[in-house]
Amino acid sequence: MPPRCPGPSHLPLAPFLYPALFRPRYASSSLLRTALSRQARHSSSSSSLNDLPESRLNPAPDDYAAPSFADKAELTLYAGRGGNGCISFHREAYYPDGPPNGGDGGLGGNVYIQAAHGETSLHKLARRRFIRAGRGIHGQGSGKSGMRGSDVVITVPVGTIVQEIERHDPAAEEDMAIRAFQAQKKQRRRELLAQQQLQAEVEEEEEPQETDRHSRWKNPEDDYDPDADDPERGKWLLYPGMSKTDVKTAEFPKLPKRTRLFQQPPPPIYLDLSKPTPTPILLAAGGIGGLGNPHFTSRQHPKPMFATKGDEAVTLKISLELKLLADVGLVGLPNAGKSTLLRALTNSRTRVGNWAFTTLQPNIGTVVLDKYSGRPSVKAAQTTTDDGAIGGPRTRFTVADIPGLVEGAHLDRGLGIAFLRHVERAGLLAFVIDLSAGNAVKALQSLWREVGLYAEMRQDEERSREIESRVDWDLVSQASRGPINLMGASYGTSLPPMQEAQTRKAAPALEIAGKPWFVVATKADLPETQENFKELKTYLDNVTEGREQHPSGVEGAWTKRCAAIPVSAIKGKGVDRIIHWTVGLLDE
Ligand SMILES: Nc1nc2c(ncn2[C@@H]2O[C@H](COP(=O)(O)OP(=O)(O)OP(=O)(O)O)[C@@H](O)[C@H]2O)c(=O)[nH]1
Ligand SMILES: [Mg+2]
Repeated sequence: MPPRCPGPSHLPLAPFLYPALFRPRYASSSLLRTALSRQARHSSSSSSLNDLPESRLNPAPDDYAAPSFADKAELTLYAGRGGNGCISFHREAYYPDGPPNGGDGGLGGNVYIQAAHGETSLHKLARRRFIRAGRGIHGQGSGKSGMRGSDVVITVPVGTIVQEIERHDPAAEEDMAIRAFQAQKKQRRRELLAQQQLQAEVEEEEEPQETDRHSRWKNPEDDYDPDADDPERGKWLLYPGMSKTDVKTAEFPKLPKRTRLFQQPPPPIYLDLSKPTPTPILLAAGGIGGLGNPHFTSRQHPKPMFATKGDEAVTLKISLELKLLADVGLVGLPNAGKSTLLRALTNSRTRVGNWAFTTLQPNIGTVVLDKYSGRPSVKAAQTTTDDGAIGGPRTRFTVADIPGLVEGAHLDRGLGIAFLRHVERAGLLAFVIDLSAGNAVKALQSLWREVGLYAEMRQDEERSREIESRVDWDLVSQASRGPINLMGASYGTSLPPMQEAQTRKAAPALEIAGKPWFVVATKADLPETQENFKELKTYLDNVTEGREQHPSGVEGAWTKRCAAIPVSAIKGKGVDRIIHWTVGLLDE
């Protein structure tokens, strides 16, 4: 669907922004005013660029909401352990010796993760550091089973990448120990049998001799009870009233095989939550509850004095990294007026100041497209939800304001590289260019150069990560088959991780250069900016028509409708056109 805003060739020079262009007779007086205002600007100690009255769009440097933003967090997740089974017997008047009636232990709580719209930062999680699910309640007498531990759902912003750092799974370790012990036991039994056979053969051959006095001594190994250090014994819970010898000699039935209701995802967990997840994704599964004593009633054990313990639960250390998923990413040099533009577009209260690097952390604002909020009512096309269903018309879009880029930002100069990844995922890019700060075309080209170089660098990084994930570091473990993508598993639509990486490799640096973009030529209220804007507009028309290369120099990059929209963010003028243009591009 074509944007509702006229194309770049039709974008008129706004008369409200360029009075001088439309009324040339005032040119000289406007020049005079510029000189005066510049003088005033340099002489004044105020951070404001102008002599305009203070307002929401021209705030004092200290008028801002303290940003609380974090794009990284490390969390330790504790799933809940299972409750123990109960050992109890029915007691009633005139019925002294009732049957066993201990309840089962409850299942431990799970820890899930869910990506949801509306969340924009990881700062709350970064502060929490530990997340615990509830433990299963122990079983009780009279057949009362314990309650399930409460689950915890971690809600993260869409665009979060989850990576496992470390895990401790006592239940899995115990299972392994039991299996190893049983294999050892089998081997020992086989050896003993072979030894006995050999001894019998030797005794048959040799004549019976008078038994040696020492041979009557007991071999100390005969006393060795192999079952004493059976790890399975640790799984049993005994009646507290039993004596020590009873405990030592207690014989247990075979442990019943139990399958987990919630399977712990195999390591290493790697999730790219680039879509909202309709259902939470399991990260750490709670332990299974123990069984009460009625489960073990048999002919040998009519009154079982034992029950099983609940399973210990998984502890998982994960790292979260957020790549903001705003619809529009504002890219510009420092002090270009990005934050002022965000204030003009949204209700955001980001910091504005007349110096470079006022913004130190990304800010996200939401543009609400309804007529009740004072915003323009833009008739947007029907949106499709993430599962492909047709949703209602677009009611909002988000804008990300990131710290300014300087030359060499991709090499981590300035504040650049840490924030460029937020642009990487924006649906479209808006290049904010200060018309009063030198040649706009050159500024646009240098911004695109930085973004392009960053894209190339990311691509190399991705490739080396993919190669690394092909190496099977742990040849013993079946599970270590490189990062698993649970999103793929739950949706069944995305490709397997390896194939996905290959398709990503097939698309070259177009990942960013292929995005739709436009230029916001800001500070157009300042005089002497008309020529600069005209030059920029001619350049962009040439790019659209193919006479000029895409400013990043990437072949096949998006050049469908390169537009420059003149605005004065500080006066809130021309801002509605950005909203219309953006909605048009987003709905395409
Ligand atoms: N005259 C005029 N001044 C503007 C306009 N937009 C922003 N400014 C001024 O330009 C200065 C810088 O604005 P910011 O919004 O902080 O710029 P920024 O791009 O966010 O800067 P960094 O966060 O440092 O990258 C402030 O003094 C604003 O008042 C505009 O449209 N017209
Ligand atoms: Mg800023």
